[in-house]
Amino acid sequence: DDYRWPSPRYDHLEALLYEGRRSDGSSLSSIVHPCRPRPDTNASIAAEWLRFAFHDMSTHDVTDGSGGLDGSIVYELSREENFGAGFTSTLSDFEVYPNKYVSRADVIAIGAIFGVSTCGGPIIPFRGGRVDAWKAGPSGVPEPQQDLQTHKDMFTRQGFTTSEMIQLVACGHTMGGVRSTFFPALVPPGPDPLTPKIVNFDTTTEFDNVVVTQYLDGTTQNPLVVDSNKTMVSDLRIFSADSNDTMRSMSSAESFTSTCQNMLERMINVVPHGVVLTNEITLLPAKVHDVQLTFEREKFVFKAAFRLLQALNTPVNKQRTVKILWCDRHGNNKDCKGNTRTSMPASTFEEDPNLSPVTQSQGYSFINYNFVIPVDASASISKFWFEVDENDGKGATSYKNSGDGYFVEQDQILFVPTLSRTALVHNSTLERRGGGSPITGLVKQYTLVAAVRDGSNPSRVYMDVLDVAISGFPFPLNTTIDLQLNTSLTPTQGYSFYSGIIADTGFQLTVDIHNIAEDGTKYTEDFKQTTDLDNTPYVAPTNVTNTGKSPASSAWRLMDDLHIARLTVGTALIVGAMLGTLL
Ligand code: HEM
Repeated sequence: DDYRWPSPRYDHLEALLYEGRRSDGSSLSSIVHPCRPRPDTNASIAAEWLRFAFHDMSTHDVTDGSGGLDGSIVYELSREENFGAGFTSTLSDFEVYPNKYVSRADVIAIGAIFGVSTCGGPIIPFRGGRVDAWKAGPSGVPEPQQDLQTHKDMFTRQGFTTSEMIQLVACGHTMGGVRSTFFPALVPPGPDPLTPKIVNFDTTTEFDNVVVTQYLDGTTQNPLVVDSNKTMVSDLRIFSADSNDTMRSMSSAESFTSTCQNMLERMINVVPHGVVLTNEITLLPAKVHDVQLTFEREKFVFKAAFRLLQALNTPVNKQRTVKILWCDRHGNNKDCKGNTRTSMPASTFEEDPNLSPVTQSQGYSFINYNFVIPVDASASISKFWFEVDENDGKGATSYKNSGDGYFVEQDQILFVPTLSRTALVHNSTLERRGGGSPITGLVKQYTLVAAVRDGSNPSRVYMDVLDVAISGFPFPLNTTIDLQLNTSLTPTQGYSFYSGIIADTGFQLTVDIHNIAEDGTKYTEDFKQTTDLDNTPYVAPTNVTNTGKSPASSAWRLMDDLHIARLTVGTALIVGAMLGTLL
């Protein structure tokens, strides 16, 4: 087991998959989950998302390694092979989610996973690390009027055999249907031209084997099978390409589910050659997130959230106590030479069970313990860990990051969201990166503040600024801005304040803030979100107590020593049961 905090890419991919949202709260999963039609068009959102992933992938060429799930589809929507209102809606569903650690193509893959699982399909294992294209790629998505040989050749080019082609099409065409808008020959428009008619591939809206059984027993109304225009019946040609052998082999509910889980996993993992995907992103049973040492209302505070799993439909143990423990970074008590400091949560938050279809179908929800602790800036903090006691007589469990604890990397440069702010400003001089006319009208201007610890005497304080979530994805905002000493903010508790200004038209500006100290050491605050800033909800810090106890001498059973650090999709229930015994 190789997970250790902080693993920022893993942490943010894990959050989007299992919490369904960005770390600032915007929810991707709630658009599609629970399995539902789009309010204005009545189309299946899950089906639109699954089809979007297929079309992005299906330009892949196994021989030269080009194309695949790389997000290039957003530049290819004007092509006939990608026509459809479903695609423009999907594009705007996904627009705000990509960032430094979660690519647009990863969002597309997670969208397919959400769509399948929320409508009753299998959980498709997810790996991240897809790399985005910033321009259109070659065309080559199959269209219904093409003949069988053309389709076989296209799937061969993508890396799939004829039998796998049949499986993929059946797994895709179990949700959603054909619209009158772009296929009026297949689905005649209704009386109201503004409301497209949709004829579904089968009689259920769920992800199930009915598309196969209705095809085999001859009751199917799938337009791509039964249409009188024989040019357009591509599903009929494909499904019967091997005398129905493949269709028969996936007609039971179990075989349909396992075949589709396997084939759709392969589909979302088709990426351009050279792209290396991460290990599978599995659910972390105990997760630390939103860690920030900062100033709030002139107090030096350490904020951290600790997330535990909660089995669905079970109440959280009211007797449970959760504590954070930490060591000083500087001074006599450095590294807990004397006291270990400890504090209780400032707030507790139980998540909605509908948070993510993937987590919900694994039988879990989350509970978060949010800590806000006042820290003496001269002592600061070097590492922290947590202790959970169910108060059931079995003793407490400590969570120490598979080792000595969660280390606070540095305290030489700190983001100070609550002193930072945004304003809408008129700006006619902001050039479009990549050319084009200047952006006119209102843009969001961010004034971002960092605290620099006295003594590091920085030769340079600067931030790498990134926003890849820009409407239509014309270009990423990716630049570097120097921060200057801000004399209007009074130095306090051994820190001085620096600030820098950046204008942005995108949806998710994040910054990496650096302090290059006099001695050349580079200190970094990685991936800071800019959504709340001076509107960050204020939570008062809790009290600190000191315990003389040294962590090593306690009788705690170390969770990590038992090697139960992660749940995998397949073993979730078994490990869940083990956790149950343990806690
Ligand atoms: C030869 C291969 C394929 C052809 C010719 C084809 C063709 C089509 C057509 C014509 C539609 C109707 C679109 C609309 O009216 O909006 C459609 C919908 C759909 N396709 Fe395919 N398809 C193929 C393969 C696949 C594959 C492999 C998948 C996924 C694994 C897939 C997933 C979907 C889904 C989910 C829909 C419903 C979309 C919605 O309801 O908005 N298709 N397909």
